[in-house]
Amino acid sequence: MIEVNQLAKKFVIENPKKLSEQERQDPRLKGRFFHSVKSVSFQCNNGQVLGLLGPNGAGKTTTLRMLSTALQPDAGSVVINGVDVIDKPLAARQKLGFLSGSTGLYGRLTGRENIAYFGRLHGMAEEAIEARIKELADLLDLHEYLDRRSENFSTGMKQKTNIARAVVHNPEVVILDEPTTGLDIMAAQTVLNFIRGLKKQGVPVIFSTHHLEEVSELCDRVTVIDQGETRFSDTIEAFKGLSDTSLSDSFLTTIAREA
Ligand SMILES: Nc1ncnc2c1ncn2[C@@H]1O[C@H](COP(=O)(O)OP(=O)(O)OP(=O)(O)O)[C@@H](O)[C@H]1O
Repeated sequence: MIEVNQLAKKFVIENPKKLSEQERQDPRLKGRFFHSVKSVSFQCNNGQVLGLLGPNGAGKTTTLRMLSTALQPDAGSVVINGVDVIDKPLAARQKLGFLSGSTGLYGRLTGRENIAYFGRLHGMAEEAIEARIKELADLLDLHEYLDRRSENFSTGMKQKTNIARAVVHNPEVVILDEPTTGLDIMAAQTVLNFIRGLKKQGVPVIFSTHHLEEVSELCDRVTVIDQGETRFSDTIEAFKGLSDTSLSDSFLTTIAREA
């Protein structure tokens, strides 16, 4: 289970000239600071999948980076199965698997070597790594490319290998930043099926996406953030109930709300 309470993060603007027109008009810009995340809260229990939605620039990636310990929040708390991520980042890192939008593979290494490297960083024994790679290759359909250098992988192969790398240590919670962005339909289905498998095992999964059909198919809970604030956080049924017409309409209803 993961509990996220009133997270906040601001960044110092080093070069105000580089801000886009939209960011200049954004009410989150205050003096030298841009308050990317002002107050984000949600909870995801074991066996649940939570979809994190929000317009571009809403603060989804910043939020997920705080959950994963990559960024230190200014305020708020993240607790994974009783472990406070901010107080105990090393213990928390063992418990979570994080796919970031920007992680790259080591191009000179094969898919297998990339995954194994992360298994070793997590202190796994070689036999356990080997067995886990076999299991992940079955689940993510990696076998054909596993022993090729990753520099020539397609976008889908890179992403699936990155996911394998993120979960090699059997984490208690899985966090995926836009896992299906840029993937073809087959690769996206493989990733969505993989998330379904985690749910069956009782592992909570949080993933950000702009694809509402994925949310409808997979998610038990939905959190919408806009301008760095939670605008909606409830069950998929409650989210669907916001509109008689479509999920897009439900989404638009939540972001039209005052924070
Ligand atoms: N290091 C940083 N310094 C300054 N501003 C930042 C920094 N990181 C993020 N921001 C700003 O914070 C806001 C939220 O960014 P974030 O990447 O979290 O949004 P997002 O919801 O993931 O967007 P998208 O859907 O486009 O990926 C954006 O306006 C972004 O420019």
